[in-house]
Amino acid sequence: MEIFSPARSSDSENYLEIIIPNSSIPHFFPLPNGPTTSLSIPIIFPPTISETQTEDGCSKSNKTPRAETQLSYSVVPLLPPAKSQTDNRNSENYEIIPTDPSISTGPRRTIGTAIFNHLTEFLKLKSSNSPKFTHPKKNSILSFFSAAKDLIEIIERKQFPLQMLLKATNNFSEDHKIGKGCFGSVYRATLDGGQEVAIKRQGSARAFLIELKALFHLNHKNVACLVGFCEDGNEYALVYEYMKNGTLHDHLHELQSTPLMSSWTARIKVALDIARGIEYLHVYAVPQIIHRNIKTSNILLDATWTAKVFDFCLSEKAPMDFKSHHLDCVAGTIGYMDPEYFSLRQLTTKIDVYSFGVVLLEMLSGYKALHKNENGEQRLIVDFIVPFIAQDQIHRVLDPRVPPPTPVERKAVAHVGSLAVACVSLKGRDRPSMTEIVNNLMRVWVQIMETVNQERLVEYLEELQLKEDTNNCYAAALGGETLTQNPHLERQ
Ligand SMILES: Nc1ncnc2c1ncn2[C@@H]1O[C@H](COP(=O)(O)OP(=O)(O)OP(=O)(O)O)[C@@H](O)[C@H]1O
Repeated sequence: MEIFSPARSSDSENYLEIIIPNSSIPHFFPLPNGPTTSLSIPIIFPPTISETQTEDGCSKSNKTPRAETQLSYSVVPLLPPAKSQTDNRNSENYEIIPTDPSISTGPRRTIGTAIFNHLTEFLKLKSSNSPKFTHPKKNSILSFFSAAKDLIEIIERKQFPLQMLLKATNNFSEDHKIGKGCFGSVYRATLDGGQEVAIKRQGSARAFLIELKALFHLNHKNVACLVGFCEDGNEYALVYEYMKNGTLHDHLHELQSTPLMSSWTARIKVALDIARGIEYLHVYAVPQIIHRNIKTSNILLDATWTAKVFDFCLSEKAPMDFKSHHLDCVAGTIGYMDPEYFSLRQLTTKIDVYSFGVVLLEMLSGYKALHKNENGEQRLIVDFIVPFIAQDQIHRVLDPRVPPPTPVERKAVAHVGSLAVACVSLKGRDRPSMTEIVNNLMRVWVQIMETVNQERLVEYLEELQLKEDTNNCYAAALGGETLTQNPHLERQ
């Protein structure tokens, strides 16, 4: 028996065509002419979130399931309506439960189902974006289930028992506590295998699910890595790699002296790391992610001072059609929030570009995004710093804690200043994309490194796996000369 998919029926998405030799058909069936018979059978797929979601993200009844399912499904609100602005999420605010009352739907099933649906959607999107990936439906139903099985195994491997986290944190004791955010506290712990982790104990099931779903498929050196998660009754926790050097906010505003923050070169390298993390979310992640809460306290620094974007509780999947996607409410942090997004409520990647611009201004000037002026009045960094940069006066607002820039750093800092100003343009369309930002910062950084340590420059470019871009980037930075043409940059 051969199985072909998709079928050549009119609704080919939902049917699998099976070609059967007539010799194997029982005699009591009326036999058609020819050596084989073609049968189209409906494929049973679990309903996906997108099928149950309307354009505005609200839950509505399912479109007819793709094919006949053994269970009938209904959509019910997962959580009560949000109270606060930042907590008010209108999307994915539901779970899919079987209407058959004999089937239990505990919280574990809820998370499992939601992740399963999300990952199914991820597979679909990946298939549409990547030429190498063949969608299971286009291949065979078996490969669909084998991919789903792999995903379930990943979910199971990453799911930690509560007992293990309680043991590692001494019952979430104060001694282990290292921080507190809007949705819960963070604890430092060492797991049995010796791995150091930060455990974020989430107070909100919804924030937990949003962050878990966003992080599950992300994998980039400038995005915090999710080690695992725990969901047990009312206990929700996310387990991250522990970042030894804390947050960028601490280094800019809390710590007295820090090696990283006392050099312009180091600051530019951190800026490049952050930009690359956000670019990954916007351009390479599938589905695309809009972080919506980029700020210095959401940037972590690991033991090698590599910066990583974290805290995805406000993140959103980028809509297919930005123009028609209006949010009921906006979320973010004052001082970093894009004013256009605040007024138009449109979800676009330029929201993160604006916030990143504020982070750049903070790194250049050392002022907080929202701070008090000499008269004790609240002032936005954008209102204060941008006019200086616009008038070529950046030297008047550079962070005095950093030694004066060297000649090459001076050019670099001026360039980063102009980039920051472009990022915080009032209109999103006037702001650069994250890829343009990365390319600019890369050029700036290459120019600095070129004067510092050519060996390290080559290593860094290779590390970033930009080999194929390296020549172009280097050529752009040096005005035409490519890496291979430059004998100083040939590897020994
Ligand atoms: N992986 C980690 N490694 C080291 N420290 C961490 C890690 N994750 C979080 N922290 C610490 O815990 C603090 C709280 O983090 P959390 O994400 O809960 O809140 P936040 O981002 O500071 O605030 P908000 O929720 O308002 O955005 C951080 O500021 C940081 O100091």
